Amino acid sequence: MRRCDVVSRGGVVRRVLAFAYPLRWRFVGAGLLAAGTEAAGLGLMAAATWLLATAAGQPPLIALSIAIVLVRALAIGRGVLRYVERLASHDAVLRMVTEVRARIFATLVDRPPARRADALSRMVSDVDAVQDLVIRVLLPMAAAGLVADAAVGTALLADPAVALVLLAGLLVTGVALPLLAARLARHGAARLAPLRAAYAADTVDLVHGAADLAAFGARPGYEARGAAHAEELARVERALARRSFAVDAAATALGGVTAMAVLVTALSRGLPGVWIAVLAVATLAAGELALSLLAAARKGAEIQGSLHRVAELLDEPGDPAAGLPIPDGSVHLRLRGAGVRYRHDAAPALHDIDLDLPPGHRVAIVGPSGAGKSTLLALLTGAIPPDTGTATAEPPGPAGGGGTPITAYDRERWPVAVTGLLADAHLFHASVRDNLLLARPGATDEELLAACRTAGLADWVAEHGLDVRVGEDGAELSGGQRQRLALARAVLADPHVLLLDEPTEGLDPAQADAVLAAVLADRGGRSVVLVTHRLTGLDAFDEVVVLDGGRVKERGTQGWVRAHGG
Ligand SMILES: Nc1ncnc2c1ncn2[C@@H]1O[C@H](COP(=O)(O)OP(=O)(O)OP(=O)(O)O)[C@@H](O)[C@H]1O
Repeated sequence: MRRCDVVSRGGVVRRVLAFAYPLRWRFVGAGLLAAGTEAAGLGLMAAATWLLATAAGQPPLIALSIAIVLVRALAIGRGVLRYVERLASHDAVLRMVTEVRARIFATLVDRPPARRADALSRMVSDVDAVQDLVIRVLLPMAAAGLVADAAVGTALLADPAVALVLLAGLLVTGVALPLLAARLARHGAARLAPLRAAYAADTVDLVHGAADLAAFGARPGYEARGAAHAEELARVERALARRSFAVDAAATALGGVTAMAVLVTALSRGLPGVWIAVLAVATLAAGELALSLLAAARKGAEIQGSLHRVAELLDEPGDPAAGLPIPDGSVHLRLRGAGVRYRHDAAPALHDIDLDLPPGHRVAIVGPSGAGKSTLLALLTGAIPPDTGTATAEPPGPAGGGGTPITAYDRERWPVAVTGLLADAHLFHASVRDNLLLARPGATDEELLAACRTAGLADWVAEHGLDVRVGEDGAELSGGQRQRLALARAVLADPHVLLLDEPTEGLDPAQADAVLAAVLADRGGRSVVLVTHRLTGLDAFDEVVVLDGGRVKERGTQGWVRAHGG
């Protein structure tokens, strides 16, 4: 299991780093600059120590002058190198992340809307992990590795035994402790994630539900729950911070122990005094460098989850083609044994649904809340492909072969064939005109007003005009006006098959009957699929399908409606 984890972690990093390949020379340059910066720091310590140790012995002036110039050059050079390295590495990584974002965005656009929201909301923060992977994990590791190699190599020139001691110390502080830090960070992230999620949910409920909590006097209880979660979160964070400070302290102490061991070994090997001092101080500096690996290891563990999600999105197949052209005039829709399951651990939202919708057919879908009515419409819009069975569309005529899946058609143009007023229709923070033109960009004012008339919004528009703004999601309209405007937009779209999900919700029964009658009259002989809770006004429908628990419980014709009190 653990082995699998490691393999898949490596796979994830490789998948993400595929985007770095075209920029590899920029990354190599940034890595060398980072290593140069660290090497300059180490060299500065070594040169300054040499200077201090030899100055008292009055060495030749030329040697002192060279050492002084070297110290100055390394001190200034380290700052300049750091600056250029930051520019180079950020430039390369931002180019890479731009490519990753573009690819993920394209994947999300191709996803069915119902399965897109969660991925979209995480896209921004998760993709930042790609940036961290390069800047805060891989580059520091590469730089530390190069400099540690150089330090051990230099020590080897002085004495193999000293080099061995230095290598052993660096392996503990630069490899073993970072692995331990990463393990603790992974464990910490697993403990913190659910606590943070609970705390975030509390905060969202308190902010978005403030009015309802106040109305029902439930605010103190919610605040107490939020405070309890915050306290638990802080307690766990404190415990984890204590452990990570202990690892930092151990790394610092081990850096000192390594320097001491180098000193003792160098003394016992009879190296010249100056070199002993230089090696000991350089070992201390190398130990500090190893500390940066602890931070890199922790960051690497922290971003694992995000990288997995990014890699998952990158692995989704892209849209291979634009899709088939939409049939002219009308379409014949068919569901055969169609089933939808949103989550593998939940019951299917729809199960084994058959529906035949030849041109001109009118079907009403009724059923209790959660029966699967909106999901059925989502199959017809192509927003969701069926998990079992088929959802097909063809030009009118006998069914040919297995039929063409709805999702095979040009998605951008599919609303010409099938669209309508869907659940939770959004109104844009724009004018009535702009909201309507979304459905048919070239529509004239007469056509806009006709659609408003059909939806029962004509009087309001006559009073306020088409250019009045509706506010965020129609906040400046009443519930009924919002519903009518969304309905007018659906009517204006005038697709081959009009879908109406609870189109008269929020209207009183008399108004609801009148609006539905007007919409059906406007449709003439073209298809309508209506989702409704009410059995009244269904005389004009060819078929009524009763859904319950995702299955067809009953189905009938107009006579069925009358027999059931419609
Ligand atoms: N995006 C989703 N993710 C997970 N489950 C979902 C999602 N959308 C719907 N469901 C589940 O699928 C089932 C059918 O939902 P659907 O919205 O189709 O019912 P409905 O009949 O339209 O209900 P209502 O009349 O309340 O709008 C429900 O159990 C619901 O919880």
